[in-house]
Amino acid sequence: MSKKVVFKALTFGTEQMQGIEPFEILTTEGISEQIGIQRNTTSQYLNELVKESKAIKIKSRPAYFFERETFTKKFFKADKDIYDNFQSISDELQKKRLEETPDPFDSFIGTSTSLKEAIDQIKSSVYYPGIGLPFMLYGETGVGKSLLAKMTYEFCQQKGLIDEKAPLLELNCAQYYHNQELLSSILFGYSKGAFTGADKDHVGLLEAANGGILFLDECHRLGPESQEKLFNFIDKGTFQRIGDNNKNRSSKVRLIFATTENIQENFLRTFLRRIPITINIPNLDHRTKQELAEFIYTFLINESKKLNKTLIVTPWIMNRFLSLSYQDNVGELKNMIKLICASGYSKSTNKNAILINSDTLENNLLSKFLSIKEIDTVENKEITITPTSKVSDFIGHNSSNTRLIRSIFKVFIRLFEDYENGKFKEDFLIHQLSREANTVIELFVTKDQKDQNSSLHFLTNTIKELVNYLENNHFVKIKGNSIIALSNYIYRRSSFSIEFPIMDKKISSKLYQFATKKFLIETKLLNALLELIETKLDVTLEEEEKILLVFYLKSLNLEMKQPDMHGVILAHGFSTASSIADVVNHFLDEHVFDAFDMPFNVSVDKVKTYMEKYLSTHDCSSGLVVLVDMGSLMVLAKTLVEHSNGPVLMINNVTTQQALLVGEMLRKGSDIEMIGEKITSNLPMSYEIAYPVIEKQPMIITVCHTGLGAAQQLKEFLQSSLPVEVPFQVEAVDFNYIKKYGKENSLFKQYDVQAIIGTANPEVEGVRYIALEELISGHGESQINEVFSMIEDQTIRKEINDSLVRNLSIERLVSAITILDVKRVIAYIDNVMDDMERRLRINLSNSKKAILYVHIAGLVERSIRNSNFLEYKVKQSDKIRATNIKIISQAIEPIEMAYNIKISEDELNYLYDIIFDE
Ligand SMILES: Nc1ncnc2c1ncn2[C@@H]1O[C@H](COP(=O)(O)OP(=O)(O)OP(=O)(O)O)[C@@H](O)[C@H]1O
Repeated sequence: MSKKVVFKALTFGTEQMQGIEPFEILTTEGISEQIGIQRNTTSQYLNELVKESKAIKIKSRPAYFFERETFTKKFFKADKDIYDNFQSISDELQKKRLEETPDPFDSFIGTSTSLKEAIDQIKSSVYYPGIGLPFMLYGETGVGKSLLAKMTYEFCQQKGLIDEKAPLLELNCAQYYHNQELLSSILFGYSKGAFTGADKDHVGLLEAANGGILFLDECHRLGPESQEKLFNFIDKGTFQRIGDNNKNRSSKVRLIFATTENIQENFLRTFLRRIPITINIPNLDHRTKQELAEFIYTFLINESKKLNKTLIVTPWIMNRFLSLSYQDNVGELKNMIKLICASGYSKSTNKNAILINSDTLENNLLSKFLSIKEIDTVENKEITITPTSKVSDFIGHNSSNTRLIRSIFKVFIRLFEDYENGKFKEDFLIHQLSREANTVIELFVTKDQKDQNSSLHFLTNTIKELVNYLENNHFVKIKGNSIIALSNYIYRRSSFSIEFPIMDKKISSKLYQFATKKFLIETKLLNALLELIETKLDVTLEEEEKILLVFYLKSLNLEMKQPDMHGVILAHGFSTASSIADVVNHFLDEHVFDAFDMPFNVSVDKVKTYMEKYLSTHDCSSGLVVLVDMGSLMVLAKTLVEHSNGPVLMINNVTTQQALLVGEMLRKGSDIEMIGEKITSNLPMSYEIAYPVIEKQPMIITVCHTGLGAAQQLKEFLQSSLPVEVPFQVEAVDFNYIKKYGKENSLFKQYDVQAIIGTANPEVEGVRYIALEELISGHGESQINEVFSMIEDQTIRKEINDSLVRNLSIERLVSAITILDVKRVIAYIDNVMDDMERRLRINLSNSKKAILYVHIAGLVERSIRNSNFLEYKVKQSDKIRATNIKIISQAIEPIEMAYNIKISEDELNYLYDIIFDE
């Protein structure tokens, strides 16, 4: 009874609370006094209520108690029953509020679909320590660049990255294009008397936006001088007003740039280098129909709200909205809807509703609507939009799957056609298509996640099993989420009310060929998966869907392992082949051999068909070894290799002993040519080896006298230094092996080996050897030019050379530098060297660059630690030396600023001697 009284008093007290703060009547003392029950008993009941989760306790002195339900209604749902103090419960409230506050980007259409990557890039830029990284938004007019800048500002405010009251200033550089001086003075400010009419000091936008964000729209209109001033500002954080060159001013402003023009062609290289992130915003035609519909409904609902009227939109209009091509993108669509609604409003006779039909359109719009060639009939009923409507009321999820899938193919066609017409490069096409495919396939999961019924469950499990099997055969790893996405797609595809083909057959087969040629692994994987799905689940996919799925697999950036060589045993008889394979696999404790048991009367053609099927679903690019029981099957080597992109070795007279030896060699990763050679030298059998006739790709072999592990590291290092477009393969080979067998190694048969790079020379006749250290020494550049002579573009060869030197220096620095972030300091040194090369009019050799990386990084670290200052006296000084030292000192200034250090005269002299010593 008394406990109930305590509870009542607690409830009453909690109702009176004004905020989450100490409130005397909610202490044991306070309650005990109110209800006239002893303090001890009150305390016991209160603590019991806490244990039953009916009350919350703050363990301060005195302790405070709140009745949970009332507290939840008034404030929030607390996670715990007991808190150490008021601060900790307030912190929890704060955290929850923040979690509940919608992300400003949520209202930006496309945030979770076509612009997901863009928004992620923006978020990581603004979180970069200090004032974030400046970024460039690139996209056609009306795609949403200004809106994104505004949302970035709101996001920064919400996350506390800038102050609530921080400014957001915008400058459209195009407005002042013809008057660069004026543009510069608006940006940087000017001092009194700087030019005629400058009658007082004027603060520029850079200064005025201090603590906030400055958005420079159409920034390709910034002249070279302003670009130079801006990049100096980005480097140093300081600038000068016009007419006031003596005073450095600083401003902590975050910069966002936007342009509609080709980035590479319209900016100084040095300027671009300061803007590390470029974010591409696709135009409306390259987004999905789903997104277009979202825009249309959002804008219609907005107009309905503004006019406070219901809108009735006829299907004739809606289908045309969905089929129009919008040159000025989202901006054009938004304005068009605004205009149509305004016109409907003025023509409307109905008090409450506005009819939007063909009569609503003004002449110019009507003729535009009438001239649309291809109309997507998506809607067939009138659509009623009220001020309280939500987009989700219209973009229903069931039929939306159909729309979604239809629209994705249209985007695919459009992008592919644009690519074929030379509007952009292959990389861009692949990037966009994989991103679209990823978004669409993954949407099948996020939607309707609740209706996880048993057949979907079964399908997911089956696909998981299939993928497991494939992972082992294809040496890739597919993440669980992606398996769920694939299962959802295959499960839901039956509900599409789509008549395939959607694409023009010519385009779809072109695109299919493009995809299968580009993504060998993904295609093989998909084919294998589909074959298993077809037999197990009786589902057959259309060619267009295969395109979608190949791009989806591409978007997963599958982790590839170099496939091992495959082994197959082919033997006549009920179980001859499988028994041998079982024994060997069991003995080696690994699945090394697949087996085909063949009837005695099987024809060679039939065996050929079996094996071709095997090759189409297994990645045999590293090689296939087939052990057969009859010499007559040896002819197959030549025909099978036509279906393989790796060599095929056939050995006859299969026995268990022979299979065991081959199995061991396969497991060790021996060379295919050596397997044939070794096995036939000891046992009475012969072999046949065939290599695929493909254009031999150039290759570099890496070796290290310390072993294969180090050669592998060197391989990875070289690979990371080669630009993606360079078609060179790199392969690590055991030093002793290559020394012994030289050109016998099968790599020489499959590839055009251009050089061996390593730490010791294996002396392979006729193949160039380059010592690793030589690469960065005096002759490095000419060596690189020779090895990569087949690459005509001199700039690519220079790029390879630079990144090799750079990466080698990073490797060395990693162990030498202890307190600096190596990549960051290297980036600074890159800029310094660039600057010095430009201003001193010199070309630094590889060895000089390597020394400078190491020396400057060490110098920075020493200066930060305040240790080991260099004492260096110059033998003689002259005017030229003094001028050059000044340039070096200016070039290195950004590093001084970044690390807050001062580089001494002695150090500068030392640098000078490194640079200019012969
Ligand atoms: N993803 C989006 N979600 C909602 N509204 C959008 C979106 N993208 C653009 N808009 C709207 O479309 C209109 C045009 O966008 P915005 O002005 O940001 O484009 P822009 O790329 O800056 O164009 P310009 O290069 O011409 O300055 C604006 O009214 C904006 O609110």
